[in-house]
Amino acid sequence: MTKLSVNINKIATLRNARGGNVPDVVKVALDCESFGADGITVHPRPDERHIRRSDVYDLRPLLRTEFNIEGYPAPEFIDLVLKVKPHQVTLVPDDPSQITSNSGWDTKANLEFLTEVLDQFNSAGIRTSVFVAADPEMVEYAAKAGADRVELYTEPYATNYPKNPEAAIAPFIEAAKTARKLGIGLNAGHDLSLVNLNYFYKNIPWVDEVSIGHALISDALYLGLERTIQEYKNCLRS
Ligand SMILES: CC(=O)[C@@H](O)[C@H](O)COP(=O)(O)O
Ligand SMILES: NCC(=O)COP(=O)(O)O
Repeated sequence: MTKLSVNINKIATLRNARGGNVPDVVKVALDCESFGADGITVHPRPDERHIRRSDVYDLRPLLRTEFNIEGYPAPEFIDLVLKVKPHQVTLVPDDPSQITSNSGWDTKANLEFLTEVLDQFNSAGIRTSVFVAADPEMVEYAAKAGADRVELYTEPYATNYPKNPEAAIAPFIEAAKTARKLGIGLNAGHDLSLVNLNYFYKNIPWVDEVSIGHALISDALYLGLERTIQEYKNCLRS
């Protein structure tokens, strides 16, 4: 079964716009779980523009599903993850000034750095995932560095899907096959939506987890959170 992890960054963006606690990030996370989410993803950025470090601590003891923390492994991030001990940490090569994640790791060039960082998380019993482009070589070097999983950066798939679905999915199938051959797990995320998710799933049904935030929270404005989560879950069935 492919798991749906709901990324709640955008709930925190809305909350932070007024400085109070509306909407309540923890309550929304718990409601997502009640509505069928298999996990919750957060991406605490250094400027705390959406998820704050305090949100990560607040969420940990209350979540009943899988908690996935994404981010660039700066010392403060490593410290936070080792203290909170989520089920999974996803390493993303983000510069603090980026609006959003826009590339995967060059796992070959960063092999030594990633190996050291992953070793700390692996030793703490936290499942590790490395954010990579749909490139078999990047998947291979993520496995060499000691990652339990890779997360394929799906923005190029989402952008190209409306023009030519077959061409858009082709490199993702190759990268996903490489992960399967190497015996590591497979996640995917970024710009997945109700438009493109089912086609992704049908072509790569062995994907372990998709993490989805921006489109899902936007759809919830029209459909409501419960129905939206159900519709995304329906996309993960053949
Ligand atoms: C790692 C990734 O793909 C991102 O989608 C991310 O978690 C979203 O971050 P923002 O919500 O800050 O755009
Ligand atoms: N890892 C991707 C993620 O958590 C959500 O990305 P998006 O759906 O907000 O683009």
